[in-house]
Amino acid sequence: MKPNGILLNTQPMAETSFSEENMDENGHDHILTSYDTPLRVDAFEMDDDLKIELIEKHFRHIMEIMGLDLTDDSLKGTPRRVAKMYVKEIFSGMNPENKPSITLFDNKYKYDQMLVEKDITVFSNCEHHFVPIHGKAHVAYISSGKVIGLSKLNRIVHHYSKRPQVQERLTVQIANELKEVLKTEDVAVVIDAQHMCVHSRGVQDTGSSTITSYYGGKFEKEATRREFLSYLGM
Ligand SMILES: Nc1nc2c(ncn2[C@@H]2O[C@H](COP(=O)(O)OP(=O)(O)OP(=O)(O)O)[C@@H](O)[C@H]2O)c(=O)[nH]1
Ligand SMILES: [Zn+2]
Repeated sequence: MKPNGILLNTQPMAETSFSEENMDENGHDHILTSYDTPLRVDAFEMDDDLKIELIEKHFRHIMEIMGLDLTDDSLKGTPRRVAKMYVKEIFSGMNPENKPSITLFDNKYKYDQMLVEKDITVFSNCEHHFVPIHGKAHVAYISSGKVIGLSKLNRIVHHYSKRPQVQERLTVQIANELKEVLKTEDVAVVIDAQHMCVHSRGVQDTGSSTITSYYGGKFEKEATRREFLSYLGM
């Protein structure tokens, strides 16, 4: 059923298995884990077209409040453009259906060293200000029997980046996904990124960047960690 108006007024799905412990003070269901983005379950009821319709409406309102002339031919399409960009592009990782399908192969070649995929481009958005985070992610794992198609490492990074994020959570989400898919604790993730909320507003420090890391299993050992970081020139 189409929610009437604003997302906050929708009800949680009837068939949801989430317990009352996961409800906030307004009775809204959340998926709460120690590392996951707290996503509202009731938003999964809406298809992309409805989300675009509602966001377009509300973004038009924001532009009107700002005093922008929505009859101008350059501005009149902006609410819909922004809505489509949110749902289909920069926040498409909110939709679990967009999670990449992963191709695994048997490690027939008995490759038992680390594999590093470095310099994966990160485009995300800060959940505090909704402005871009831009940087690089470097991921590594040691096979426990399966190897993953290389591009899927990039796709996992891209998927979790396409949410309103904080860098710490993004780092842990990528690591947890790798651990789950590859059935190993032996994963490492480093992200080095620039936050536009720090660069272009607020403190306006364009020289700083943020580094976060995750080291699991064998990467907790100093020598393994050092080897990984040496490939990154760190
Ligand atoms: N830990 C963490 N903080 C972040 C991230 N992205 C943005 N922030 C910070 O989130 C904080 C939000 O703080 P507030 O004081 O509520 O926001 P604000 O008044 O706009 O703060 P200023 O940015 O200092 O002007 C800021 O310090 C941001 O720099 C992130 O990925 N991780
Ligand atoms: Zn921010």
